[in-house]
Amino acid sequence: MSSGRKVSNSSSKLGRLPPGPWRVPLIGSFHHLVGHLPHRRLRELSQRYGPLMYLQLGQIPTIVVSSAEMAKEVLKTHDVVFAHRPRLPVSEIVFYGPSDIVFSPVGHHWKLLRKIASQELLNATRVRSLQAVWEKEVSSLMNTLSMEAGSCVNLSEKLFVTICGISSKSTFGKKQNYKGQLEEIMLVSELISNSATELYVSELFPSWKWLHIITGVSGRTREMCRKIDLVLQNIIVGEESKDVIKEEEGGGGGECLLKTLLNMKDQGDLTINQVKAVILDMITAGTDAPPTLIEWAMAEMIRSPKVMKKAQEEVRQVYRSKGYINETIFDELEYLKAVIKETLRLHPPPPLMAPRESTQTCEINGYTIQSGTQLLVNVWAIGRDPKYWGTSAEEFLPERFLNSPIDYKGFNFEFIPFGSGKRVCPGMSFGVASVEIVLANLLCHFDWELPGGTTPETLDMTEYMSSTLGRKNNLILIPISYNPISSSIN
Ligand code: HEM
Repeated sequence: MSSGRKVSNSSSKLGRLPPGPWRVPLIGSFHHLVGHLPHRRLRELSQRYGPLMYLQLGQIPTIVVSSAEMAKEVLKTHDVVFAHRPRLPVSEIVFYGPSDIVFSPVGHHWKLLRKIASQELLNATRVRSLQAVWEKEVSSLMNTLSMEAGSCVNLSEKLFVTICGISSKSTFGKKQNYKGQLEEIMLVSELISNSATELYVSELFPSWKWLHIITGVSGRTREMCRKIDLVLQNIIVGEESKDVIKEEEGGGGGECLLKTLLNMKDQGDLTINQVKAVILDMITAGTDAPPTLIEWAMAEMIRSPKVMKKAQEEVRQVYRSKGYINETIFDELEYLKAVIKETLRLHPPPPLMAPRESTQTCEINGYTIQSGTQLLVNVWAIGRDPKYWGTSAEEFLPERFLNSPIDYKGFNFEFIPFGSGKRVCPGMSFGVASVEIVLANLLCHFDWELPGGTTPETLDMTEYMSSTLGRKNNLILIPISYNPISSSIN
């Protein structure tokens, strides 16, 4: 592996490049994106230059894919060529090497981590074992909302706290210093999320080391890493100082993720920095996407009262017959699942799939893609393309997923919010289950109203890009308590 990201070659050696917008010296095509949300601007450009487009982003040769057909080419036909992530100097600092799952190059270490993630950390059995922990967090959210029923609540903030709680307890177990730990996890998540764009842009000019210094990025990154490392170190020392980790501390009889990783460290499979790196992945990925997704789902449903009513009726009916909401009933919540898929289609948390990089030169659609080219897949644009989704592509219509074989597992290339191929998201079941349990409870126990002066038509849906595609402004709603049992008797 080279020591850093490849800087583009001179154009004469590049073969036939895909079409793309005009470039200027030094910054290439970067000026086309300045001041725009990247996924929206890249869709506009792809409408002019095609679904396989070439951009020179600073010093980084980049192809942007914006159709299901091209996505299949890069993620299935040429999956091996594009299985790497770009080696960002910043990820080396933040993710210990990098030695996490997201940024590690394909190789023995990455394969071992993927195996650990699928067999030990994020699989369906693990999700089931964590249900008791999750239910406690959700029930605490329900209690807070009940106490504030009838008044405006900042749902965005409350969801972030709940999902951080779920992620924290799943990762570290339930500890005595839990409250302090939750705050620390929230801090780590916010630090990484807030600096994501700045860090990415700083990587577009890898050979301009002075740029990182004069803009202060280097200093800020190191300071952020110092804080994050301190949090992780404290948590690990706390865990290791216990002689015996009682089963119930993991909640519901399952061990916490950290304990599993530390056991692997003791067996010599992982180093302490590798444990920290994986934990950091779990915190960032686990606390970023799920709350954003729930916020968008609630916002879309409040704008479509018929959808909200149908989803509420379904979950309340199942609740009446079972008397509880947990993962065992999710198979019966067909409409809620369709709501989640439709939210993932319109608001994929990473609108551009985490970047990949080619490790060999290859031919796609008659064009030459050089080794070392960054790949961006515009999942957001593909999910809104009328070619696959018809004239209602921009509308929120969960019905389109009822009785439809289209799923997000990475085989239907018109719908790939979790990516596809070798690098497909290993946290898919974990993430969806956490979204399902929170949404099902919000819909079952409350009716929802907009604050005075806001109507479904005027609800602000402006996007904001950080590490995920979130809402620019917090979602403020009024919960009205609803008792599904007594309301059905009346
Ligand atoms: C619920 C919403 C989530 C969405 C929409 C999502 C989406 C994605 C996407 C698009 C990728 C890149 C896939 C690719 O390159 O093909 C990814 C990778 C990844 N995700 Fe997720 N994710 C979610 C939740 C989670 C959760 C909860 C975790 C863990 C707790 C997680 C852990 C990871 C990891 C470790 C990778 C890197 C995989 C690799 O590079 O080998 N994700 N995710």
